[in-house]
Amino acid sequence: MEDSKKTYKTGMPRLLELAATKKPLVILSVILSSLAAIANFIPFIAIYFVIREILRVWPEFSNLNISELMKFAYMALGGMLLNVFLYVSALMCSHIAAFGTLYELKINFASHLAKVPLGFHIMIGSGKLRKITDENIEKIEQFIAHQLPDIVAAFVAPIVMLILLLAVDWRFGSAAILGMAIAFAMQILLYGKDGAKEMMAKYQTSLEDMNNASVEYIRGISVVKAYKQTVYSFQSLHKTIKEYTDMVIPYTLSWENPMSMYTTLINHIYLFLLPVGILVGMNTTDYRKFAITFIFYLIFVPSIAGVLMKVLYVNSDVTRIFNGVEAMDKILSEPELKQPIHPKTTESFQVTFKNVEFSYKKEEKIKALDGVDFCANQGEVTAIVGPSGSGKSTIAHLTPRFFDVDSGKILIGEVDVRDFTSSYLMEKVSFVFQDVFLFKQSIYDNIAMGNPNATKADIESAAKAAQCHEFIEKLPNGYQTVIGTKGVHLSGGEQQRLAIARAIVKDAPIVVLDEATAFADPENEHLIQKAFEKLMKNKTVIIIAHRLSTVRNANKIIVMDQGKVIEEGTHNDLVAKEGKYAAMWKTYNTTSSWVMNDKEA
Ligand SMILES: Nc1ncnc2c1ncn2[C@@H]1O[C@H](COP(=O)(O)OP(=O)(O)OP(=O)(O)O)[C@@H](O)[C@H]1O
Repeated sequence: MEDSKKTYKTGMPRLLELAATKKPLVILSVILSSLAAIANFIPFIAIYFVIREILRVWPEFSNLNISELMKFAYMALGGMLLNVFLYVSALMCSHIAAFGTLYELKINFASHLAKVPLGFHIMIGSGKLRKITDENIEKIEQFIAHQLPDIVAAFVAPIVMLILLLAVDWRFGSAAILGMAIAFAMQILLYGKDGAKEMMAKYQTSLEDMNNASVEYIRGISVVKAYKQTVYSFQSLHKTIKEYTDMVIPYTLSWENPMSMYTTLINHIYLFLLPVGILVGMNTTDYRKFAITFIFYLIFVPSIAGVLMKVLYVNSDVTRIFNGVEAMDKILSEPELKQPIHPKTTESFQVTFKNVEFSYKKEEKIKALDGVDFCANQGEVTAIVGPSGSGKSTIAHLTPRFFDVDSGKILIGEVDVRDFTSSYLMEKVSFVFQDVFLFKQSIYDNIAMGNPNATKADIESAAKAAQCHEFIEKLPNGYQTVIGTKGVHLSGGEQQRLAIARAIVKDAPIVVLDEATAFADPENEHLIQKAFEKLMKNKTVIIIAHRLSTVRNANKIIVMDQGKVIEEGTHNDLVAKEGKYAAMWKTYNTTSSWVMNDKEA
């Protein structure tokens, strides 16, 4: 049984843990990349030999040993080619490792998402989840494929450089190392400066807010225009852009001076060589040897800039990846739905709420359901009505255990829903919600999803019962038409009827319908009602609807208000009672006759 939240390492240890999923390939890639970093210095060694050869014969250049020079030229070329070959091989290994890790991560993520309570998806929203899966997990792929080999190279290169610098002439080497040490110290100060990490996190958040606002603005543009909300909507987009600008300009400016000092310093490390060069030159007797080493250092030392810049960029890339991993781990540490140790089954299917209390935000203690008691009998339709926010949808969410109750219990037959395995519970409950989700697959597959063992005849008969058969037959490829392909557009009512067909095929003993007819036009509503009749036959049906006409014939009506059941009975009982329901019914009749009169007029 899974209860407490899982915890994960943070920062680099967590990234390395993720990279270790494909350890041998990652290690190979790191080794190859380190060798590539070493090979990168071969041309410099060749240059050293060339300078030595030239100065050896100086000023009699006719004595130059051309074949020796050519050897060094080949050495330089060979070093370059070896560097490219090793680096490309390192990247190949790291990419294969990265894709493998990415695959496993996505599978783990998806399987975890399937195990967390379904309510978690409602709370977090599909947009945010998609962003985390698409963007943050991709960042990890980037890290393993690119940054990891680069990080290693970025640290191996300065080490090789140090050795080379000290090996040729320790005096010039020490001068260059002093420059490098100052640059390194500056880098540590830059990244460690007060609030640098927080600023980076703030920068990411404000960038995300701006992106979300622009996506929302573009997605909602039709509504915005139809309701003449252009200025207002643009204002909220403008606000996030302004917030981003207000944060990013001072942030960038705060980096301006230290960054310029850092880049100036690493591009001018050779300046540290000059005083040492003068001192050494003044005290030398072997000018030829002095010239060879000094010229070599003057050529070699500027390449330090490239190596140190790489270290800096690797640092900032990695900080960005940490944030992505954190967002992913936050979801991975979400507790999975508790599964019973001794699962039970049931033969009877009435649904009973016993003193159920539930709140979405536990810390705020606002109760969505506050001591709810009712029973939805088997073979009957129980309708839940009530004003907006009274807790109707929450009842629909708790029945199939999208969330667990805070106190009280929900029974199916005599068994607490928490004592069923999730798969058993899913088998026994069908739900048709207002926002129907259809997959980009054939109509046939979309209906068959309700029951993988359904035959072609089952699918067709469900489609007929759900009043879908006729419109499906008219589609270009009938049942094999893929939803979402060019020219295939289904109306809201048609989509709802397909969802009902899916539920009919599933043939679960309990059916939860949440406002399924809210968007339907009269003709569609009639068809949907007919579809419902087939779906609801001999089932325990809990129907949540605003339209009182659709619940009038229900066997029992539960009236909700502020998370409590305030009335219960048949339509006639409740009208006679002259309570809240009677008032709602009266209002409903007035508005519908008002609509009729209006139409007649
Ligand atoms: N995802 C959520 N996060 C936080 N609070 C929520 C969430 N969903 C609903 N609530 C709150 O729980 C209470 C009951 O909401 P619920 O959606 O069950 O009411 P409803 O009667 O179905 O309303 P409507 O008819 O408008 O759909 C409300 O106060 C609502 O604000």
